[in-house]
Amino acid sequence: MRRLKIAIQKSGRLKDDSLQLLKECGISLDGSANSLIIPSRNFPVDVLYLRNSDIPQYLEDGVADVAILGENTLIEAEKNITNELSLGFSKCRVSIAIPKGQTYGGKADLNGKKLATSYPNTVKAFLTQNSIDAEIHEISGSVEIAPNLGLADAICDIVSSGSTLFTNGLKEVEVLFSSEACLASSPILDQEGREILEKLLFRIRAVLEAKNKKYVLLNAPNEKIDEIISILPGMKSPSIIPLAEPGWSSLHSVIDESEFWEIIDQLRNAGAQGILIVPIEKMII
Ligand SMILES: Nc1ncnc2c1ncn2[C@@H]1O[C@H](COP(=O)(O)OP(=O)(O)OP(=O)(O)O)[C@@H](O)[C@H]1O
Ligand SMILES: O=P(O)(O)OC[C@H]1O[C@H](OP(=O)(O)OP(=O)(O)O)[C@H](O)[C@@H]1O
Ligand SMILES: [Mg+2]
Repeated sequence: MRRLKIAIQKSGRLKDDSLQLLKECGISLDGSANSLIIPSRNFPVDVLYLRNSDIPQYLEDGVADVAILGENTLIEAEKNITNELSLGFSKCRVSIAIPKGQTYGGKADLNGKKLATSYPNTVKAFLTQNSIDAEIHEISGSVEIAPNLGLADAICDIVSSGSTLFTNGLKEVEVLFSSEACLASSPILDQEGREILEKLLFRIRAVLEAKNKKYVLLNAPNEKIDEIISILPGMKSPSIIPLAEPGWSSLHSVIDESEFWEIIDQLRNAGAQGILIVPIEKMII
């Protein structure tokens, strides 16, 4: 029987969230922590532990059928690999930074400069697109230290909180693109593999859909129900259940968590009481 080979990062920033996502999809993995390939016993997938930067090549060759990796790694690889679904974790941006004390008047200021990066293809594409004539100095890590060592005038690397830039006296001047972890598929995935992938995507979507949603339950006097429904933007068609106490009802619905915090005071002013916010584990829409 066909099994789907799914590559995830062996160690690093993506590993824990990737394993957690598979777990939330109900995919159980057994096997020793040192194995490089782990079969699932309840879903037709085998997990391969690989270096993040090696994953695009394995996808292209069909050694892995699908993979969880950063979109930035996919873009840098410049291969015919499909991004099937963004996964919402490992959010960052790929940016150019220069020493804090220098002025920056725009992209043209990068002409004649030396840029240190671990993403040479990404930088080359950016330079060509903007007709900038600059030199690329490829290094595999600790890129932010390069200007201080006199190795480069600017850098291009991943930025998240910005604290690595700050610590190294750099400032972000251009954001090339934003990135997050994604599920990508091999260009030579066969029909049987695609069918398993579709089942996996169905599960992942249900997990992601539930992440920012909450189930809300509240009590209100019957005459306030219309007003409360108009305050809750996501509450299109709530369930309304009469309470034992005459003239009162309980409202149940699903809302975005962010929406809820913005309108909590309005809800209470409108007469909502006993408000409960409950996490949702999976959501099929
Ligand atoms: N500071 C960060 N905040 C959020 N996401 C990040 C951050 N740094 C890296 N990432 C994302 O996580 C991915 C993996 O980064 P990590 O540093 O763990 O591995 P790597 O050095 O790129 O790869 P390898 O597994 O080949 O050693 C990156 O490609 C990027 O998508
Ligand atoms: O904006 P920040 O929140 O500071 O994050 C950005 C830093 O995180 C990543 O490095 P990582 O810690 O993965 O180290 P690495 O260079 O060894 O991969 C990236 O290469 C930056 O250096
Ligand atoms: Mg890193």
